[in-house]
Amino acid sequence: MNLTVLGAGAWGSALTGLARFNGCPVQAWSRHGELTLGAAIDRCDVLLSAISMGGVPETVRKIQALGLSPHTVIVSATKGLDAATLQTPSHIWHDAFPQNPIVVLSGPNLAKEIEDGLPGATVVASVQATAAQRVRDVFASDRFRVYTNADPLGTELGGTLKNVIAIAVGVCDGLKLGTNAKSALITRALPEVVRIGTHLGGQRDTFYGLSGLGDMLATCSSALSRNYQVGYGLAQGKTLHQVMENLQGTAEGVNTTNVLMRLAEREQISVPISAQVYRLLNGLVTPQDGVVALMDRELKPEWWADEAKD
Ligand SMILES: NC(=O)C1=CN([C@@H]2O[C@H](COP(=O)(O)OP(=O)(O)OC[C@H]3O[C@@H](n4cnc5c(N)ncnc54)[C@H](O)[C@@H]3O)[C@@H](O)[C@H]2O)C=CC1
Ligand SMILES: O=C(CO)COP(=O)(O)O
Repeated sequence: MNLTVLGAGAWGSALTGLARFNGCPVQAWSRHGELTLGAAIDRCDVLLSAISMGGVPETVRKIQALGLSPHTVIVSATKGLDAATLQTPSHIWHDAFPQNPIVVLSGPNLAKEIEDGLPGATVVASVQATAAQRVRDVFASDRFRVYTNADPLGTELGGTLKNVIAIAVGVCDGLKLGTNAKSALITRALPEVVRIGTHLGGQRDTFYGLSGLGDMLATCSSALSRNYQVGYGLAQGKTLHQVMENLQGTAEGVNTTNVLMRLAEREQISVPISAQVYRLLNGLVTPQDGVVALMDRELKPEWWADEAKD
């Protein structure tokens, strides 16, 4: 099985390493490399995109112009939302290549730990079970456990939405608010993610699995997370510009928060934690005042019978 990986950043490189560890022939394409996109996608059985969200629409358009075999399985490993269409990356791939099987790969996968050979697990999700199984077999090894799942949208949204929460948790730690506050924040963020994710079409159970809660725990508890680092830096009084300038790689949560707020307004979904992250990123609130705004919210039961309520 020939694999092509698009994007040679942290995640593309880690996934390339996992496939090579299994003896899978891999071509790695980067916009800065010598391999042309045409040569990279020629005769590949599996095409995996680990390009950051901002580059996905452009790369999809280029591949459309070049032409892709309808038998190629497309794997989207990007965690983001498109600012122009508000769509997920796998949706963009599917719109452009409706004949091709689409698989989402997402889970608690800090690239650095995978590069270091530490054990981990992920999810490959597709409405076509055989496509998910083929992708599973490319990456699964005794150091990387790969689970299949039939809910690509829920899998993708879990990995995308937790980046917003990781910014909030970075703020919490940067302000040294303690373990109680951090636990409360992550726990209350979960129903928020479930509310958004199920409204947009993901299945509830998926958000409690590896690609939802699992990824939220990984990203919210590690200083390796770029999104966590964004929140942490803002809490230390840095501007967003200063934080982004010093960041190694992409923090998708910044763009995702802005897109999410447009989606939440359009769909009338209540997103109190994400709304404070949005206000912070856009200079409308200080980190301290964002905390006060969340703590001062109206008191309520922990669970409503109607999950759409916050
Ligand atoms: N780093 C990690 O631990 C993980 C990252 N991800 C996700 O994978 C995606 C990529 O993340 P990283 O590799 O960490 O980011 P990165 O910043 O290290 O690499 C991004 C890659 O996208 C490419 N790219 C950006 N714009 C492009 C364009 N217009 N055309 C072609 N290529 C373009 C860059 O050249 C680079 O190869 C993100 O959506 C991220 O959320 C998912 C799981 C783990
Ligand atoms: O998605 C990730 C871990 O699963 C990586 O998180 P960051 O993009 O915040 O580094």
